[in-house]
Amino acid sequence: MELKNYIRTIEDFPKEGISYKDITPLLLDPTACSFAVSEIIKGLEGQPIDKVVGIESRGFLLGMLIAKALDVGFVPIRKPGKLPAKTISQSYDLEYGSDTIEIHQDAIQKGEQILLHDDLLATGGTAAAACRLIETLGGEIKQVNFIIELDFLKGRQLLPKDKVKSLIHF
Ligand SMILES: O=P(O)(O)OC[C@H]1O[C@H](OP(=O)(O)OP(=O)(O)O)[C@H](O)[C@@H]1O
Ligand SMILES: Nc1ncnc2[nH]cnc12
Repeated sequence: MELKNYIRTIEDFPKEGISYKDITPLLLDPTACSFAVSEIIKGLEGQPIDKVVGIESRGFLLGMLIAKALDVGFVPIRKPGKLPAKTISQSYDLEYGSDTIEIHQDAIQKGEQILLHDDLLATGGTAAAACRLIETLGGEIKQVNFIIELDFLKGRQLLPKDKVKSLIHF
């Protein structure tokens, strides 16, 4: 199955010069979603993954399906002020703008093996900030995976070496 066929490019969204990769055609197709999840978890069989962490908001979509497929819990990383219990925060730069993300302090225990998921890797700022949150809580990053990677932005340089996996490259 060619997953690239399920990604739509919208030019100049959300602002001029950004070539936006839209995953909604993928989400419309349950077979393609199942295929994407099976490709992401391929090679992880038998490896100790304790939790999947997904980044708001598009990282929640396949993130929860990946957690279900691995039969482990899912932890949301959210934008500021959305998580109700005690949180830790990390600020970062985006391809367009800047933002802060948060995680519940009690969501990850020391030594837990974590699979981090987001829909797209651009500059890497978001995923790198998420890795810092996970590591601050004592989690160990086992893999950082994405549906899409924008190779020309070299975001993987900010992420743990040899732990990045992306299904589609632009
Ligand atoms: O690699 P980076 O340059 O940090 O950019 C990638 C991030 O940008 C997008 O999220 P966005 O902030 O647009 O939020 P959304 O998922 O709620 O649409 C995308 O889903 C990633 O989380
Ligand atoms: N080009 C892009 N398309 C979709 N989401 C993004 N997040 C950051 N850059 C993006």
